[in-house]
Amino acid sequence: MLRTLCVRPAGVQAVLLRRWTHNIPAIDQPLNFINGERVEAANTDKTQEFELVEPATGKVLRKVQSAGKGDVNRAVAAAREAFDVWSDMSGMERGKLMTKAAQIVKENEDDFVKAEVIDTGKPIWEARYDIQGCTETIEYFAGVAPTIMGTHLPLPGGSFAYTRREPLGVCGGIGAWNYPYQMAAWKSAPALACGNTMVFKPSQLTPITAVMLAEAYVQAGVPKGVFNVIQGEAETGTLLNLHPDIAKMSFTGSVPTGAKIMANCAKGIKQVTLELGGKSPLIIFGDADLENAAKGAILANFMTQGQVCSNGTRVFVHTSVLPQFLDILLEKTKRMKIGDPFQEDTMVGATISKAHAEKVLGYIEIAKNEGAEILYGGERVIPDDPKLAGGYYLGPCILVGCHDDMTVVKEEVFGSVMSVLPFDTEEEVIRRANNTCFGLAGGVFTKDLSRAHKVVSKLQAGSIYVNNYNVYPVGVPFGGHKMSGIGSENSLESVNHYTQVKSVYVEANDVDCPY
Ligand SMILES: NC(=O)C1=CN([C@@H]2O[C@H](COP(=O)(O)OP(=O)(O)OC[C@H]3O[C@@H](n4cnc5c(N)ncnc54)[C@H](O)[C@@H]3O)[C@@H](O)[C@H]2O)C=CC1
Repeated sequence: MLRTLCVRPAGVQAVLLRRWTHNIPAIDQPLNFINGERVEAANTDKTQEFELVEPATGKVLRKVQSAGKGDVNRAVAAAREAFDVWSDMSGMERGKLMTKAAQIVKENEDDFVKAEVIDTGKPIWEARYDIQGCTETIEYFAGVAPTIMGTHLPLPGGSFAYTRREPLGVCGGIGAWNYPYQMAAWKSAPALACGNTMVFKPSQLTPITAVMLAEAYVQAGVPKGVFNVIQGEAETGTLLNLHPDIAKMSFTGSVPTGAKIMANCAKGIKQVTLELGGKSPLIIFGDADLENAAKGAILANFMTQGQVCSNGTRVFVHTSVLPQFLDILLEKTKRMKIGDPFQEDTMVGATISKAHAEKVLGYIEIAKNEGAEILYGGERVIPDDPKLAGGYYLGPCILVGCHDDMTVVKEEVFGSVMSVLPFDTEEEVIRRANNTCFGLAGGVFTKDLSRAHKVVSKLQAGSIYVNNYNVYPVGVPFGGHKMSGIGSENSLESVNHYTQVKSVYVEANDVDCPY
């Protein structure tokens, strides 16, 4: 018996016990969540349908009806109506309900984890780590909610001014497919803590856990309509983006889509947070602890099948330690078990889709043609278990003999492909590291901390790791510089992105006016 969340259509919320025939929690129910309940999209246009495919097996799990104009309108209207109630509550009241929602997620953690594995194909221990860490984000913002306040400014003669930090209204959220629960949590938690309501569209490739989170909020007592989920592809996202009652968009995805979202927001002068792609540098100096540096390089390249925006895919290694570093790296990478994401010892699960796997393999082919040498991996692996034969498993790929002009070194691959690039001097490596339009993340491995901080100050990116990589503790802002985005998430900074300031002048004397 697996426990799962389900909001009964009658509006009575309860944790139901249910036996899942295929061990798939909450998948066979409607996947739009509007005004406190799961609903089918009313859009009957068959061209709007998309298939939900399990990456691990390549099996079509079900068809999902995209939200059309009427569905988007209904979701935004529900969020608009809920806004008055939700924004009128104190931060303390909102925070208590959010804490309860986080508790409900924890009580049902197994279901969330399994759903995330089914959706993404990532190893189960990674999915567990994601669910736990991002539920902490909800708890964090639940604690932040009562602290959101304005300021008081004394003025001459007893007059004064004060500021109010007010919510924006209905916020739109759109997510990518690599961290589906994270996107729903990182966007909804600060939005709701600040008193906004939200309509969220997960990626069409990973629709499940955002709906489960929506159920947890309602079950905790968060009013219906505060957090809604709509399903669909670009068309649904555009409808949400252009809706006149949407006050702000928070988007995670590729640079080209981010540019479209921003252009659409400009039409309505809407605020925007953009978490976009990257091509980040990881610099390993000659004095680095090479064991740690190799672990860092793996964390920076091979988690979630390499489909991580902040990945440090350009690994710059000082020429003095290149052979030793590659030996350690190779030995560790060879030990990574590829296969069933539901096995606890699996280190490499399935790539999100056939199309994406082919794109990644295409980049490796181009790299070979441009003169790179494959030190390890870079091919499709078909696991022994016949049920996994339809999944797309790729061996983590280490490329050597790379140079900065190669396509694979310049473009975001978003797959397990690490390019190793030798360097000689600090000045040279900083210049080469910054030679990109992206600026999401970067890393430095060295025992010389004064050098580390000097290099950190010169690197053009939003998140830099010293002697580690790809860790995201809640409270530390995460966001990109340059074309990697605008604004940041997962920290107090988000409060500024989800509120607006109102200044109030209060006169204590007669009006001083010549008229
Ligand atoms: N900076 C960050 O925090 C992160 C950035 N990413 C980036 O996301 C990309 C991979 O994710 P994908 O899902 O392939 O990106 P994508 O840009 O293709 O799609 C992202 C989302 O936007 C929606 N969408 C597509 N076209 C749209 C349009 N015209 N209007 C509105 N919505 C639209 C999609 O349905 C999906 O939900 C990579 O570039 C990666 O670096 C991914 C995760 C985190």
